Amino acid sequence: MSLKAIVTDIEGTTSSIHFVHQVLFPFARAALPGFVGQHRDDPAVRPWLQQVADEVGCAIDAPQVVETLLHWIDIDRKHTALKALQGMIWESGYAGGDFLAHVYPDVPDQLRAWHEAGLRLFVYSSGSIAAQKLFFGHSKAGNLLPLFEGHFDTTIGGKREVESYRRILGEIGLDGGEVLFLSDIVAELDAARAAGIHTRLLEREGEVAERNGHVAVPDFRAIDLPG
Ligand SMILES: CSCCC(=O)C(=O)COP(=O)(O)O
Ligand SMILES: [Mg+2]
Repeated sequence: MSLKAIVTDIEGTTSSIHFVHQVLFPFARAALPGFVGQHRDDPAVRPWLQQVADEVGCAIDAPQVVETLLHWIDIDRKHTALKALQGMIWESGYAGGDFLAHVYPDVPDQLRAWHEAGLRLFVYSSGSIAAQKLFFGHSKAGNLLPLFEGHFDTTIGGKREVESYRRILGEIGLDGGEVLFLSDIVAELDAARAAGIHTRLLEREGEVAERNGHVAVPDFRAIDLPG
């Protein structure tokens, strides 16, 4: 079965963990209380706040909602509601020129090469689809968004759950053997492999302790595509 598509993670794969944790997360943390106060009744925002309030067991305008979201940022909880709100907050950061998204130097050219070779490219990240589009639309290497055919986030399921990858295969209409998934997290690669998808482990910051049989590469240039 020949390879038809590549699905890539963002943090730790196309882009540095440092940028996400030291630039994006602090920006969202600082802006979140004001954003919630200003947009609580916005129809795009309210359902996410309600989801947090329901999970905490408090009223939507209780201080625990903001406190919980700030705590989730601090512990890097990949909660769909937090990720949706972060994406909305980052929009003003990109628009205001506060930052550009980091991509490793090997990424733009390799994505272009795969795209030109006819491979279909997708993103699967815990960051919301809106946040992914902002990210690749405002990268340090320019607008990389046109290279991607589609995006998946945790609304399709968690990245460590095999069912999420089966759903992605269903959405893009391919068999696992026709798809390659790239990530820096072994548990995500395990789930993709269980769905029959090829995997490559990105070791951007040095070797991981246990590769669990996944082929490891230091960057995108070193990826030898499966037949
Ligand atoms: C594109 S949004 C910024 C990244 C982010 O919020 C995140 O949680 C990254 O998770 P990933 O699944 O890409 O490791
Ligand atoms: Mg990652």
